[in-house]
Amino acid sequence: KRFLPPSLVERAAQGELALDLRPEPRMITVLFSDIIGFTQLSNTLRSRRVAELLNEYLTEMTHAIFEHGGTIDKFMGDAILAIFGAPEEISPNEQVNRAITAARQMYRRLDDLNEQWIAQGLITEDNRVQFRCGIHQGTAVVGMFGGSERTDYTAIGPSVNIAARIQESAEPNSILVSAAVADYLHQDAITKFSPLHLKGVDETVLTFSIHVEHT
Ligand SMILES: C[C@]12CC[C@@H]3c4cc(O)c(O)cc4CC[C@H]3[C@@H]1CC[C@@H]2O
Ligand SMILES: [Ca+2]
Ligand SMILES: [Mg+2]
Ligand SMILES: [Mg+2]
Repeated sequence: KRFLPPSLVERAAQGELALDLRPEPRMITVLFSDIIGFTQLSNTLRSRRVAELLNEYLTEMTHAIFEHGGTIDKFMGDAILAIFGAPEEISPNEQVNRAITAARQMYRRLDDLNEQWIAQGLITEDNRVQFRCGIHQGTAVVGMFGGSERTDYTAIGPSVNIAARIQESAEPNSILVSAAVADYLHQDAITKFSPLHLKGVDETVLTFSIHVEHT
């Protein structure tokens, strides 16, 4: 169960809680992050070095998500789909707090990676790897899907697409959230962003940008 935070796996092993991974409708908070320009960066490096860079990045991002109790559904190249609120039951408010804190931590860790990669001469100061993150809260069917030969823990539903599409609309190095998420945040932590007409989403989505401290 490598998609679960080790802390949760430990608690289940201790019998502290039972993990029910059967698919069921859940209220979850979906975090979708992606790198801008990873493909361009890949074209400047030998393929082995690209793999090393991607692994360094995904390792750091995994730490940040697991530290805050997130479940990692999948990596899609440099894109990451994480879920807060399943399989562990977490209140919607706490899901948002954990997702935002994880996103901030991901951003800080990428800052450190950029410094490291600049020092190694892999990238220059003016072509740092940039981050975008979309966060949405909504219902989805979450659990183990597949059959006896192969299963995958994932979330099925429009909420996943909405989070990914919000990410696509985010400014570089920013965290963009839907109104459903912003409702749990202090007004001074967010700035209204433009209403979005997202591909595959009928209604207009109101979005808010999270203030991120820049280095
Ligand atoms: C989550 C998703 C796969 C990643 C797709 C994506 C990837 C990416 O790198 C982006 O920048 C944007 C998107 C938007 C649609 C996403 C798809 C909707 C259902 C499917 O499971
Ligand atoms: Ca998965
Ligand atoms: Mg993308
Ligand atoms: Mg990408």
